[in-house]
Amino acid sequence: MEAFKIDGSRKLKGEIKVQGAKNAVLPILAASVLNQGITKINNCPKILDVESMLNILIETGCKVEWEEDSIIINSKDVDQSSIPEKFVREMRSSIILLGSILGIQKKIKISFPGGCSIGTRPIDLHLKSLRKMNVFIEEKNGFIECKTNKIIGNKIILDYPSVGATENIMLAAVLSEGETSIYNCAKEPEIVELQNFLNAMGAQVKGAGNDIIVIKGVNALHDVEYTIMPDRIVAGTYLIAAAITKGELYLKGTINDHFSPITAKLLESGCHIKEYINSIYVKAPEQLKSIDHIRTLPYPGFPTDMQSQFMSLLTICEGTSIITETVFESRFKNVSELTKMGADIITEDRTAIIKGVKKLNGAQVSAKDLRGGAGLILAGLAAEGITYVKNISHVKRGYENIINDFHSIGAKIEEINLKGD
Ligand SMILES: CC(=O)N[C@H]1[C@@H](OP(=O)(O)OP(=O)(O)OC[C@H]2O[C@@H](n3ccc(=O)[nH]c3=O)[C@H](O)[C@@H]2O)O[C@H](CO)[C@@H](O)[C@@H]1O
Ligand SMILES: C=C(OP(=O)(O)O)C(=O)O
Repeated sequence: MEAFKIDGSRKLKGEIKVQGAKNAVLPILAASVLNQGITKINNCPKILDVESMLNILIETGCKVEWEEDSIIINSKDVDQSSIPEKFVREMRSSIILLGSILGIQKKIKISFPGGCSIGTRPIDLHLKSLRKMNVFIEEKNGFIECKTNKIIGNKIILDYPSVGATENIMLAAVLSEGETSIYNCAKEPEIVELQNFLNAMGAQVKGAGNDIIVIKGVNALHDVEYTIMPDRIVAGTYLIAAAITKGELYLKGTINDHFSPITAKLLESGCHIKEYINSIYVKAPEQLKSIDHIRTLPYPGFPTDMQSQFMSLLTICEGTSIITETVFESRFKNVSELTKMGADIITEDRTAIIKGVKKLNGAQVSAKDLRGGAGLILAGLAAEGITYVKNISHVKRGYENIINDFHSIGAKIEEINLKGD
């Protein structure tokens, strides 16, 4: 089994450039079918989820080509509307194809993405919204079949500001008849990025980043070239790598406003932070302080995708910290693993109480999901002795170069084949 071996307890120091954002590029790749032409996407991270999305695009009839860190997609010949189940199982966010494939093919057959380790992740809000846009949907035998003679714009009020539902509605509305307004939409930077991308190929979308998004349907879109923004969650993960090892790090190519809840919590823990335009510097104190309460929320609240990484950090902060996970109901899977490393954590429903310990010890632990895996790597970097993190394919879904990046700032980390598992 592939695993990361980490020889921990080394102060990390240096600089890293942040990769392109996974959660921005995935909906943009899905959207690339809408122009039925050429899309060039720059700063595209080479991660497993991108690979899976490209495999799906190829199945639908796209031609796809890498040119260094750019990806060129030719969607002139897209003619398939049935998405193979194995790809949908590989990557939950393949559900974002609902809106874009419907937009050009007027139909799609796709399997339910299935529950995953962070929660059940239903898609009721996606389906309810598309039904309001004149899409007929049948759910049978684990598959969703959608059909429409034309997508018609409507007023949609989301019960919860779901990122994926907001994206699917935007994608379905771009080539629709009339106007769609999404109330209580998600406000994440990735939604703004999707709006910018769609407008760059001729769409008429406004309001992203605020409470209401309005999309005016257009007849056709054109070729486009677009550069993906930096990944705010990778940036946050790397800042914690510096903090947890009592090191210092200069991160380049960041948009600091995108992760201000993260810097706010690092400041609370006693880190010294200096923000520049498109870069940020963090230096950790010798003893980190506990953080009163982290409560995950939709943007601009504290991101759930940073919860596991902070949990690792809090295990060695002096005092007691509390985390409440409000977004996903099952995102505390790291607790048992961190406990193996000497952490003192108890959970009650959606709240974790973390009592800081003097140090973590290396152990054999297992990643249960993407950010959980990142959290365990961080714990391994801080721990005394050797940590083996198993199931690292989760981590490769979202981190392009985590081994080389941590290596370059002084970590002793390598990928190995762990025998006996
Ligand atoms: C590829 C991508 O961008 N993934 C991100 C996206 O996931 P994703 O788009 O799946 O997250 P959502 O915002 O949709 O989900 C948030 C909450 O709403 C619930 N829900 C969602 C849709 C629905 O129809 N019904 C429903 O009940 C979910 O179960 C969850 O509890 O936003 C999450 C929340 O910031 C992030 O953690 C993920 O990294
Ligand atoms: C939960 C995540 O991603 P996904 O929605 O692709 O599972 C994540 O990026 O942390």
